[in-house]
Amino acid sequence: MQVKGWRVPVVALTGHLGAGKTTVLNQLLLNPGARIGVVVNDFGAINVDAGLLTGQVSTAESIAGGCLCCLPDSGGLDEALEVLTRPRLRLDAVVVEASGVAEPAALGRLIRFSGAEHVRPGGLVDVVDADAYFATVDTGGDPPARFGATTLVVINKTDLLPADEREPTVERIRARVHERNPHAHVVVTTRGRVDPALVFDAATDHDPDDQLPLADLAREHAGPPHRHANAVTVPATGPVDPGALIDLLEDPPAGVYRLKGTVVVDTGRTTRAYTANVVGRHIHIAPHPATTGDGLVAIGTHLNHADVHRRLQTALAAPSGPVAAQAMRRLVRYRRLSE
Ligand SMILES: Nc1nc2c(ncn2[C@@H]2O[C@H](COP(=O)(O)OP(=O)(O)OP(=O)(O)O)[C@@H](O)[C@H]2O)c(=O)[nH]1
Repeated sequence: MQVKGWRVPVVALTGHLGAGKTTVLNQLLLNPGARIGVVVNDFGAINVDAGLLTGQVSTAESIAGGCLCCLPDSGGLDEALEVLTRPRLRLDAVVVEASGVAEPAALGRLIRFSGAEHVRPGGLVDVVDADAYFATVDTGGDPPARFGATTLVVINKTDLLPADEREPTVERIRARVHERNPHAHVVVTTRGRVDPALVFDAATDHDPDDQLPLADLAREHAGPPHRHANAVTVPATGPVDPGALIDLLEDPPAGVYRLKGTVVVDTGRTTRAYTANVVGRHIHIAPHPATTGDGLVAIGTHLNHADVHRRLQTALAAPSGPVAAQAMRRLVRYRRLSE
């Protein structure tokens, strides 16, 4: 396994008291085969619904499927992330569920500047209660500051709104989110049913053989999975222009929440492979040992397939002439910021 450069996306899950954070977390954990680490509330107190927690970190190596819960005896988030992102655990993602009072931006900073070597920011998911929204987090004036840093807003509990008020209320909330942050991705749910594929890479469509049966039982209880994310994939054909690649990463097509891939870049002097990961507006670029690139995958909701495909193809096209030094500097800047 490639350990150097190994990074695990760490997703922050925030929301006002009772908005549905734990409900969203449990939905994300239902994904078959995905190996998810969880850090709960204030990094010590335990309040995740008990049914899905399959083991402590000390026994994690013997658990090959399902989710793991980090229960640190002492210390804070850094220590928990250090443990959960160890390459030998091979986790697909870590979700940090914050207490109801946590500010998304503050938690995002803790993750982004975590001392843990293998962490990559995986997005800030903020859950809002559609029914209580205008009485709690947004009582007028400027739109809530919390959305400034949020990459994905989950408008939850829409079932509690009277049928004739549902759509207008959701649209008013959406408008307030975008007033603060036009780039925030918004999904509308009941019972926290966010498609896990939107948030992290879903490992498989079925449980591995050694999966503990808990997730399977929980899925039966929860009903069929909710699928609203879609993806567009374009394979690489050869070295690409770093400028064209960064143009795409800085301004992804409408509806794209995540972008990822391995590409070989024409640096102007040689060729070099990189992995690129974009969540919301956060760009992460790291060197990769491959000599050929896989291409790019865009994941989002309501994607215009043809449009997204065209944009990915443009980014993956062979350079039309000599690569400008400035183009490579743009890429190197993001690579440095990602270290
Ligand atoms: N009607 C309805 N109830 C929901 C929905 N989502 C969650 N709930 C319920 O709302 C309550 C609070 O949900 P939680 O997931 O515990 O919310 P939380 O944000 O984790 O709560 P705290 O950790 O206390 O801040 C629970 O009783 C859930 O079952 C929904 O979409 N509709």
